[in-house]
Amino acid sequence: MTVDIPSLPTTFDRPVHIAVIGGTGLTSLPGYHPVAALHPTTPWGAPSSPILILEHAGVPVAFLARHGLHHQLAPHEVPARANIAALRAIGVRTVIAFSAVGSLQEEIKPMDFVVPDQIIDRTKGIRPFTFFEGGVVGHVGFADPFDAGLADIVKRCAAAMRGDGVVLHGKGTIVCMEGPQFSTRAESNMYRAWGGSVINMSALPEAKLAREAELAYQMICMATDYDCWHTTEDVDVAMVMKYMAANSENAKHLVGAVLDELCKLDNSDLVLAKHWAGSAQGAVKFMTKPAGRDPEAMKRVEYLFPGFWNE
Ligand SMILES: CSC[C@H]1O[C@H](OP(=O)(O)O)[C@H](O)[C@@H]1O
Ligand SMILES: Nc1ncnc2[nH]cnc12
Repeated sequence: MTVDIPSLPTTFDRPVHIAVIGGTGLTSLPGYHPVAALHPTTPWGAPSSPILILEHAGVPVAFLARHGLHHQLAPHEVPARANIAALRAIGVRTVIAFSAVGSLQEEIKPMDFVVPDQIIDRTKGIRPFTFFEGGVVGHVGFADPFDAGLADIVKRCAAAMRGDGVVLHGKGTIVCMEGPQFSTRAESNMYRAWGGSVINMSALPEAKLAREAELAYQMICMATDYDCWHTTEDVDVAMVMKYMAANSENAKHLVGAVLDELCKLDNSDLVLAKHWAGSAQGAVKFMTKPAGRDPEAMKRVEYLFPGFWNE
């Protein structure tokens, strides 16, 4: 079903706690009933795409297309701050992010899924990567970049789909490169030597910003190629799209199964990310003394955390 976005209401009056950020090859979630398409602006600009509100068993879920509705945004052009801030502003506290990745390990075969637990940052500092700057400083912890509680749910759902041919690797390290060009063979081999499991161009700064916004965030990766270290063909876009298309049913079913579980837990501490609440706000409050705070930067923090400066 194609969604006729212009015909949908542009407001939604209930908080939405759960969001999916769709990546390459996962630009919609068929089977869910769209009830609104929001077009928010944030202090960091507009998100990559309208935020589609889908309803599932009475529970609303937000869907955002990371590269835009027509995949017009390169990885370094994705407005990750606007995406994360806009999701938080509508009530989102749990984000499931999907990504097509290259495999850096023989045992992670094209079409296998990976629930990563670590990231190595190989972006080049050209992407805006923090909410806390320009007169407000905050340093959040990022030792474990993903959410273990969400990872457990993904793993349980994937285990139940083993009979449908879903293969899931329950941990792994993503190397997030700058792109948009793919890696050289020397780089690909170096990432393997570093212990990288998979490679993409999208995990950062998205995961860092989710942590700054106190969201529970977990990426689900699907391998589409062996990058260029393997004896098989070197990666190209056609290969990525071919494997995404070949396994898109499983990808959508896995995300759907995870959403089913999360919707059952919609008002739980896990989905409301109570375990992250206050973590970034504490980091900001301790750092910049009132005399050094910039009013515009303070307003931006207020957008993320309404009432922040009144407390
Ligand atoms: C089309 S290959 C490179 C492209 O695919 C991945 O996108 P996403 O993470 O949004 O699924 C990768 O990160 C690159 O952006
Ligand atoms: N080999 C690769 N490198 C970076 N991003 C990717 N996304 C899918 N395959 C990739």
